[in-house]
Amino acid sequence: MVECNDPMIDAKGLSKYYGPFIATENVTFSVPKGEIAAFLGPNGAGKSTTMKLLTGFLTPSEGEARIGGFAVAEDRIAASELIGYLPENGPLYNEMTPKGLLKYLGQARGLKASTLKSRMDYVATKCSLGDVWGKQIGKLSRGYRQRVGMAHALLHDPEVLILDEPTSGLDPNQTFQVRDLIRELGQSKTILLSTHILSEVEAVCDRVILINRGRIVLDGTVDEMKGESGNMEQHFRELTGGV
Ligand SMILES: Nc1ncnc2c1ncn2[C@@H]1O[C@H](COP(=O)(O)OP(=O)(O)OP(=O)(O)O)[C@@H](O)[C@H]1O
Repeated sequence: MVECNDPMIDAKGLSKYYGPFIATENVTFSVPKGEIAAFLGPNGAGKSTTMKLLTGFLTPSEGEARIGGFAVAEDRIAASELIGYLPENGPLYNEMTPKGLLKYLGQARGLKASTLKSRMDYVATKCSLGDVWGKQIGKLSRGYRQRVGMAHALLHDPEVLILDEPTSGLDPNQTFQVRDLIRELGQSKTILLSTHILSEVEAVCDRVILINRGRIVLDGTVDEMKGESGNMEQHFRELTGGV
């Protein structure tokens, strides 16, 4: 059960092994209520894996994920009610329309008809889905598919958002709108978002967690991520062996 001092997102020693391959090792961090944390790292560092471990889509080899005080492995349903998850690539149902998909997912979550209607109106507006509301998802551009994924993550008004590259594939106008939306949501929700766009971190996030080769190498403020040089890109390269 959630206690007021519990972090909303709590990764405790999360390791994931694929045979001898270490995807993540002893990943430990927590995000308190109301914070927007950036999750950074080079390709293959373990960001998506950690997010899947936090959301219960993968089972850890070692360690524990807790969301809002609920152990994801044991209280999967209670935890998933608190989580809105935007996975890296879907899953989206290609033959459905955004309207049909969101209605189906809202009903599957047991939302009341009136609540579902107002939440569908909200996400359609916030994710700018009006033009494609009745179009097949499989025929949408990558950016629009991304927005449908975001609408799905927000549909049940979850307290915790775990967003895997939320602005990937978006044009500059949409990127701006999604960042604005994340900032707005961050006033009441706890957010972990992965990104490769370092300027996004400064624009949106309170805090930075950096992972490299499956291990956390920095957990601190945006200024700490900039390092002594004051240059986030340079410090990122130094910490991840890309210098
Ligand atoms: N099912 C799997 N079997 C074996 N290795 C896997 C599996 N899934 C992921 N990996 C490996 O685990 C490592 C971490 O992958 P992950 O997708 O978490 O990285 P990432 O930080 O999200 O990368 P990117 O920025 O490219 O999206 C990678 O080397 C990946 O190839």
